[in-house]
Amino acid sequence: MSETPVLELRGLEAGYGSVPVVRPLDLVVPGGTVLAVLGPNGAGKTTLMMTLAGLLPRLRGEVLVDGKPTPSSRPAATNRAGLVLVADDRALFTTLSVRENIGIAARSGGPTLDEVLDLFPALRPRLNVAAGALSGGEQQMLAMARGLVQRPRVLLVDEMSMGLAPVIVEDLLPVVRRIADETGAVVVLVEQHVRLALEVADRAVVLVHGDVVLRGEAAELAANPTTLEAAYLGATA
Ligand SMILES: Nc1ncnc2c1ncn2[C@@H]1O[C@H](COP(=O)(O)OP(=O)(O)OP(=O)(O)O)[C@@H](O)[C@H]1O
Repeated sequence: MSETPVLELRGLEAGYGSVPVVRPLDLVVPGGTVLAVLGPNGAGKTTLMMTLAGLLPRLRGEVLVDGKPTPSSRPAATNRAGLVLVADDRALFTTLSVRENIGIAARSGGPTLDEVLDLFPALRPRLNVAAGALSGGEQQMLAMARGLVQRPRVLLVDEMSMGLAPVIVEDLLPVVRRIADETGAVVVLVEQHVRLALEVADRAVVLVHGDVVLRGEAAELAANPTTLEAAYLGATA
């Protein structure tokens, strides 16, 4: 008997009002997987993440976590069901300290502050600094730390590299890998740095105009840049 997937999408359609932006999407993702969601601007990646987080209503379809259906457009209940969003704007309490930002999000049974700081050691000497005074890279670490203490089964990381130098992204992405490996959660990673994302991901889907035009093993996609490029340009696989 196969193991229950941690994340399953069945015919998920996402969009605004009655206008579909992401067309029916089916995915079965086992625990410990980093899934990269790639695609050009306007492909629907953020719309998909917001819908998975319950911040946008689903137009159609189901999202299951550990085999259990999750609610549509109820962000708090969706979060409790294990779908935790690290938004691209990082959504930090800028006047509160690093410690307070993490403390507010912490959930019983989740990792301790110390355990989270092991993943983001650069935050240790910054615990009493206001989030608004951190560098962009530190703010992203804090956003992810805050996601982690919510005990995600599925961590949705939307464009963590937004506004960051590639060298910082190179430091952060291996942490995403460790999160999946060490917690057994699924990490869904929306990322513009395609090559870097494929280095840490197990699998990837390429969305163009709301359709999956390519999906497969990350290593295979990385080894076939021409196919990947053609997919970005809208060629259907
Ligand atoms: N609030 C909204 N109302 C209506 N349409 C929207 C809204 N927000 C986004 N869209 C449309 O949905 C489509 C997908 O946008 P989305 O932001 O999900 O793409 P994306 O792949 O995340 O792109 P980017 O990399 O630019 O963020 C675009 O055509 C966009 O114009």
